[in-house]
Amino acid sequence: MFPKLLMRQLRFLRNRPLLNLRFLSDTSTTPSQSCNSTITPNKLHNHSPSSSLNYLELAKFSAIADTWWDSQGPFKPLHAMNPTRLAFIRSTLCRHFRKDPYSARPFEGLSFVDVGCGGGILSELFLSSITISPMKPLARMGATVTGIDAVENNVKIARVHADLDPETSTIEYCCTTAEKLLEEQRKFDAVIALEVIEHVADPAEFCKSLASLTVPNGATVISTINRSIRAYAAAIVAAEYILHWLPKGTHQWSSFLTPEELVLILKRASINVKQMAGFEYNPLTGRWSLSDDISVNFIAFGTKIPR
Ligand SMILES: C[S@@+](CC[C@H](N)C(=O)[O-])C[C@H]1O[C@@H](n2cnc3c(N)ncnc32)[C@H](O)[C@@H]1O
Ligand SMILES: [Mg+2]
Repeated sequence: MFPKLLMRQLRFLRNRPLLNLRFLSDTSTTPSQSCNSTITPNKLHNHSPSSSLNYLELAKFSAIADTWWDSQGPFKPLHAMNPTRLAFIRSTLCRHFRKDPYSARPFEGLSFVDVGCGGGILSELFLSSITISPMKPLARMGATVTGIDAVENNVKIARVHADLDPETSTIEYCCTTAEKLLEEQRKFDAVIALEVIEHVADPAEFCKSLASLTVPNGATVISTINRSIRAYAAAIVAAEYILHWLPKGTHQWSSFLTPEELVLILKRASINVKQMAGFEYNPLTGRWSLSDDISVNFIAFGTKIPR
């Protein structure tokens, strides 16, 4: 199985430039997608010029959209990572925006956009209750949250789920892209794109869009998977082919970025990466925790350089 799998990945690698930093031009001319307009599956096959859209990747997410809130389904790893990635976001953003991390609503007055929000499993956490300790009262984080995703089915699922609770029903969900939001001249205090960059057509262009959506001195948070041998073994061979956590073919090793590459393309997009952390899985507890080891899954926090 492994040699066949390796050959498939290598074939893909041969056909795709690892990271084309020279392709920075955005030829997007299509009208902007408002919250009411959608990028439908049919349109997924018409290559409307929008730099971040990788239509094959979007089709994969569209096919499993109704499983977003099944914590044992294909998005199990994201559900399991949620508390840990939220802890990183909460601590870095509280420090950056000088907010009290112990306050009930630390992000009151701030606007967040969750780019590639999927079914909203992270967006909802910015608004819904967070357990500070298992026995303690729960607090809303207070940010104004916009969740965007290029797959209409994801946004529909996110909307329906958020409407189940008045606390989360205030989230603005739109089927759109970062580039389209830019055309509407939207800006946010914090721009968050978790586990999305490895699924976009042009990572450097995507980072430019994220940076442009961020207010000067605002924050950008990105998580992804390192293009390392360890990541190949853990995130593809183990997660897809042995443990069946993710559908086979979810990830292409060649689409991963190393932390150095991510820092570089963010820097070119005017985002200074200030902090990075790795995610470590404990097979005994089934839990994820933050770690210094960024060789597989990692998350980066940066700030927009004011011009
Ligand atoms: C692995 S999921 C991550 C979902 C969510 N960020 C999370 O971590 O829970 C990647 C999501 O990005 C979306 N996506 C991929 N390319 C996109 C793009 N160019 N613009 C907006 N969304 C995109 C996919 O539809 C999918 O929902
Ligand atoms: Mg991914």
